[in-house]
Amino acid sequence: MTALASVGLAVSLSGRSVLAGVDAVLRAREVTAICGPNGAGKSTLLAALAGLRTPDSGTVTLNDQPLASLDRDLRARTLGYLPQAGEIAWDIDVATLAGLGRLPWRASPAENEAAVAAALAALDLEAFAARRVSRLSGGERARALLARVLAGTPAWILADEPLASLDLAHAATLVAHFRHAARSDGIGVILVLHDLAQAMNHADRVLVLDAGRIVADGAPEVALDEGVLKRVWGVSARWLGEPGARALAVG
Ligand SMILES: Nc1ncnc2c1ncn2[C@@H]1O[C@H](COP(=O)(O)OP(=O)(O)OP(=O)(O)O)[C@@H](O)[C@H]1O
Repeated sequence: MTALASVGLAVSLSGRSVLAGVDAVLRAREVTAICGPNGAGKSTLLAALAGLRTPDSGTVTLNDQPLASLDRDLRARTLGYLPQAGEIAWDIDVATLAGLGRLPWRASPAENEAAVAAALAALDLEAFAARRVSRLSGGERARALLARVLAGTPAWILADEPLASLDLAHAATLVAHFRHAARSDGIGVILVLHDLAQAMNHADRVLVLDAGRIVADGAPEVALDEGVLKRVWGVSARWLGEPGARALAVG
């Protein structure tokens, strides 16, 4: 089994405990959603799983190997990370931005072009390939940043709120892409999601974080049941509709 795992992961930021003893085994071929209230530690956990946050204690392993012991290029090829705040330092065009995802591969120009083209197609960005990023809308820029991740053809996709600024159609296309990547290509997909209905309908598994700890972990219908919504988010809410097409009625 291909697995990305954290064991006893503890992270403090500016002297405050943000994650405390997080044990989680994330599996390839699944879409795992990480959910929880603001400040619960979701982004910190995702960054730690991507090897970008050094824990105070505990380890993150990829197929039982500590991430810290892996070659940097191998790690960059394997773990594709999309941060929450999509800053782009240079005013480059979309194809060049996506091409940055190819750097760890040191592959031929033809291979790089094919991977970039596939990423742009997956995100409906072909028409924007030559457009500079300063001339994109917020949602187009978010898709361009994700194209950089997909162009790297990672074995794991770790994306922090990838649907946040997308319109309905692009969000649905992207969710379908993630599900296909998991099912057909064996990729491990880990998404931080605030939209609990997206998590409920499209994730195979949901981890709920609250105050730096995992408080629910399982199939969406279990991990996001109404008792958890009440305890963790403090809201009275009901799931409507059928599994796979649930909507949340709050109040
Ligand atoms: N650089 C920092 N220094 C100190 N505390 C920080 C720092 N960055 C984040 N935190 C705190 O760590 C906690 C977890 O932050 P994190 O960004 O992981 O939460 P989150 O669950 O992703 O939140 P959100 O849903 O608001 O994006 C929060 O309480 C936050 O205030």
